[in-house]
Amino acid sequence: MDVTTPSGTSDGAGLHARALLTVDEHLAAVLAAVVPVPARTVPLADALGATLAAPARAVIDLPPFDNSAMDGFAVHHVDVAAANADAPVRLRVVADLPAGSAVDPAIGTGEAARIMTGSPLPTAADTIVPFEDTVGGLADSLGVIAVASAPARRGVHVRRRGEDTRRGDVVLPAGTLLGPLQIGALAAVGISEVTAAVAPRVVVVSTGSELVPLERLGSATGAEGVRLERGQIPESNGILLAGVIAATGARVVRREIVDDEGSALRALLDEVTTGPDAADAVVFTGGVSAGAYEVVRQTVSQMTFGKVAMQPGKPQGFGLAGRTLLFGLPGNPVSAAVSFEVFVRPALLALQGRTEVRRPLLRIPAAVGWRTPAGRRQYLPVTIDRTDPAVWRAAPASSGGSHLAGRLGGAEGYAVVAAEVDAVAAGDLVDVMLID
Ligand SMILES: Nc1nc2c(c(=O)[nH]1)N[C@H]1C(S)=C(S)[C@@H](COP(=O)(O)OP(=O)(O)OC[C@H]3O[C@@H](n4cnc5c(N)ncnc54)[C@H](O)[C@@H]3O)O[C@H]1N2
Ligand code: MOO
Repeated sequence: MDVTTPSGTSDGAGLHARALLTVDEHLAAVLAAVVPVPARTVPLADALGATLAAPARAVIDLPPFDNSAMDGFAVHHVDVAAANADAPVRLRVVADLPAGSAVDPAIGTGEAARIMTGSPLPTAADTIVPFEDTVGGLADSLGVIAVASAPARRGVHVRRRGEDTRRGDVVLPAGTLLGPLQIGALAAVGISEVTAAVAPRVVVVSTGSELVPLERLGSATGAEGVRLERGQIPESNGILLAGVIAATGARVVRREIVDDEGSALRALLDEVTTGPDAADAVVFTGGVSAGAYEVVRQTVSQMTFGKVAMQPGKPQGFGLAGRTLLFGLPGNPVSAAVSFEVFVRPALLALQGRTEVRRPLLRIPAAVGWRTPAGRRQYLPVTIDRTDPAVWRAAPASSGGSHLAGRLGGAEGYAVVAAEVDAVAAGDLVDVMLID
C-alpha cells in the first residue's frame, strides 16, 4: 500500500502528497498477508457458521433404501394396471409397514402391504397406490381393499435408493460456509462430524479519550438519564464490530477501549500479539488519520498507513505482528463499518479458508439521485425499496456522512459507486452490496 511511517503528525503532509490506493490494491495487500487458520474435527451439531476445511463426502446413499413417497399400499403394478372406478381391483392386505419398520413381507399376486411415507418398499412390491386411489381410503385400509385408479406407471411413488446422493459423493466442497441448509444436508447423508476451520480469534480495540463505554452511560430510562460530559460520546464501534466479526464465524476474544495517550494501547498490543494465545487479528478503530492525537498511527509500528480511494474509509492502517493481522480502521462509525466490510471481513473469511469472500451484489435502479465524492469509490448506506416487487430500488439511508451512525440502523446494504462517477441519477443502475 501507499506507505507512510507511523510517526504521527509529522508525516501528515506526506500523506496528502501521495496518490490514493485503489480499494482493490489495498484489499489485495490485505489478502496476501492471510495465512489460513488450522482445521479441527468438530461434531456436526457444533459446526453452524464454520467453514468446511475438507470436502464432505456422503457416508450413505440418499435415500438410503427404496421407500414409499406416499401413505398407501405397496402393490404389484401388474395387479392394478387395469383398475378404474367402474371396475376396482380387490387386494388382500398382508402386512402393515409404518416408517422405521424393518419387516420385508412376502406379497403374492392379489396382495398388498399397507405402507406409510418413508417406509422401505417391500422387495416383493414395485409400485405405491396412495390411500386416495382406493375406495375405502385410510378408514378401510386393512383386510381387503379396492383400488379404484390405476397407477400411471410401474414404480410410481417410489423414492429410489441413491437418487439424490450416492455414498462417497462430495456433498459440499472445502471452503463452504456451513449454514443451516448445509448442516441439514450433511446430516441427511450420514455425516456426524466435519473437518472445519478453527474460529479465528479476534481482538477489537476502540481508541479515543472521548469514548464512554456503554456500561458507564447510565440508564436512558432512569431519573438521571444518560451521563455524558462535554466532548464525550458513547463508544459504538466496538459493539458494531463485535457483531459483524461474530457473523463471519470468528470469535471476539477481547474488546477494549483505550485512550489516546498510547501506553495502554502498547501494553495491550504486546499482550494480544505474543505467546501461544496470540490473536489471529486485532481490529483498531480511530486514531489513524492526520490529527495531533492519532494513537494507533503513532503507536503501532508494525502497521503502515495510507489513503484509499473510497468514501467513507479513506485512512487505513494495516500490518502484521508476528502472525497477527492488524487493521487500523478509521474511527468515524460509518467509515469503520464500511472498512470492515471491504477489508476485514474478506480477510477473516480467507483466514477460515472460505472460497467466496465477497458479499453478493445486486444491480438495481436508484430510487432517487445523489452526489458522489470525486475520485473515490462510494459506499453509501441504502435501504432496498420493495414497493414494486418487480423492480427493487436502492434508497439512500443517509446522506453519506461518515459520522451518521444512527442512520446506519436503517441500512440493508451499501450502494457501491465507481470512483469515476460524480453523481447518481434516479433510475441509474447501481450495485448494492448486500449485508446481513
Ligand atoms: N486533516 C485531516 N483530517 C481528517 C482526515 C484527513 O485526511 N485530513 N480524514 C478524515 C477522515 S476521511 C476520517 S474517516 C477521519 C478518521 O479519523 P481517525 O481514524 O483518526 O478517527 P478519530 O479521529 O479517532 O475519530 C473520528 C470520529 O469518529 C469518532 N469515533 C472514534 N472512535 C469511535 C468509537 N469507537 N465509537 C464511536 N465513535 C467513534 C470520533 O469521536 C470522531 O468523531 O478523520 C478525518 N479527519
Ligand atoms: O474517508 Mo472518511 O472514512 O470520509 O469518513
